[in-house]
Amino acid sequence: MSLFPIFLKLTARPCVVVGAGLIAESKIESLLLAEARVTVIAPEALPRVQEWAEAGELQWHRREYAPGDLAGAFLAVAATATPTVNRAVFTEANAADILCNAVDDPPFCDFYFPSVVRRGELQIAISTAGESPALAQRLRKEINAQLPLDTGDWLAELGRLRREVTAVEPIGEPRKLLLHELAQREVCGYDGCPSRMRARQHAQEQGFLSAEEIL
Ligand SMILES: C[C@@]1(CC(=O)O)C2=NC(=C\c3[nH]c(c(CCC(=O)O)c3CC(=O)O)Cc3[nH]c(c(CC(=O)O)c3CCC(=O)O)/C=C3\N/C(=C\2)[C@@H](CCC(=O)O)[C@]3(C)CC(=O)O)/[C@H]1CCC(=O)O
Ligand SMILES: NC(=O)c1ccc[n+]([C@@H]2O[C@H](COP(=O)([O-])OP(=O)(O)OC[C@H]3O[C@@H](n4cnc5c(N)ncnc54)[C@H](O)[C@@H]3O)[C@@H](O)[C@H]2O)c1
Repeated sequence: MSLFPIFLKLTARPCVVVGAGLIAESKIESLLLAEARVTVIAPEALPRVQEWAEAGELQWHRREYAPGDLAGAFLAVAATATPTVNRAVFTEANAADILCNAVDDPPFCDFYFPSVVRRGELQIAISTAGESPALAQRLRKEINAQLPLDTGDWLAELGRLRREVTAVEPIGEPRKLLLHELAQREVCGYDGCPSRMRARQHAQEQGFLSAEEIL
């Protein structure tokens, strides 16, 4: 199987999660992190899911799933402990062209959840296409142990610097070289690094930065 790897924008997209146990909770959390508009359908919900509902971060319908619940959804997750219910959710989704994941039930998944390492805007997603979720988890832990905790902060700074450079530097080989240089943390992890200074100097000459901003 050849899966298509993408990072999906879910902001404000209606997403339905059926079930509100431990497995559903982790899916709900990742959907909320992506700013999706989440609706949960389940007779019982774990405390965190109830708290999200009380805080207005999602809508919880306290009842069992019924056909038609996916109307208008962009994506659905079926995470009850009953395969027949999860498969019914998938069947409804499939008929309506709604992307669906029935947890731990590969034939009833349009997409799989990856194992993810996060540092701010940096995300490393690992998939084994279901060959070994345990391996995906182990690789996540290995990468997580190697990646500095402040990588997200550094990336945010790098992004700001890149926008400064791309605003003033025309597209071309020198700009590409400079951006690659900036992306090396060992070279540019500190404020006085030569390529950073050069980028800022150049930006100032173009009138993009004032002298105070350079300091
Ligand atoms: C990555 C992760 C994300 C997440 O779920 O959030 C994820 N499973 C995780 C953990 C995990 N899952 C299982 C174990 C026990 C060890 C083992 O079986 O290996 C462990 C490890 C543990 O818990 O220790 C059991 C399991 N999982 C699936 C089956 C069914 C089957 O294989 O047929 C069975 C057997 C059930 C049974 O025995 O009946 C199927 C799927 N699980 C997937 C994702 C999708 C493929 C991902 C991929 O391979 O790329 C896929 C296809 C569908 C889906 O998206 O659900 C998360 C790691 C999070 C992290 O920690 O980073
Ligand atoms: N918990 C784990 O560690 C674990 C690990 C791997 C796989 N799984 C699998 O993941 C699935 C979910 O596990 P869990 O631990 O989150 O289950 P759970 O029993 O804790 O939660 C099930 C949830 O589904 C809801 N539900 C039950 N029937 C429903 C219906 N008809 N309509 C809507 N909601 C309904 C319940 O109210 C509850 O919120 C199961 O298939 C389980 O085998 C669980």
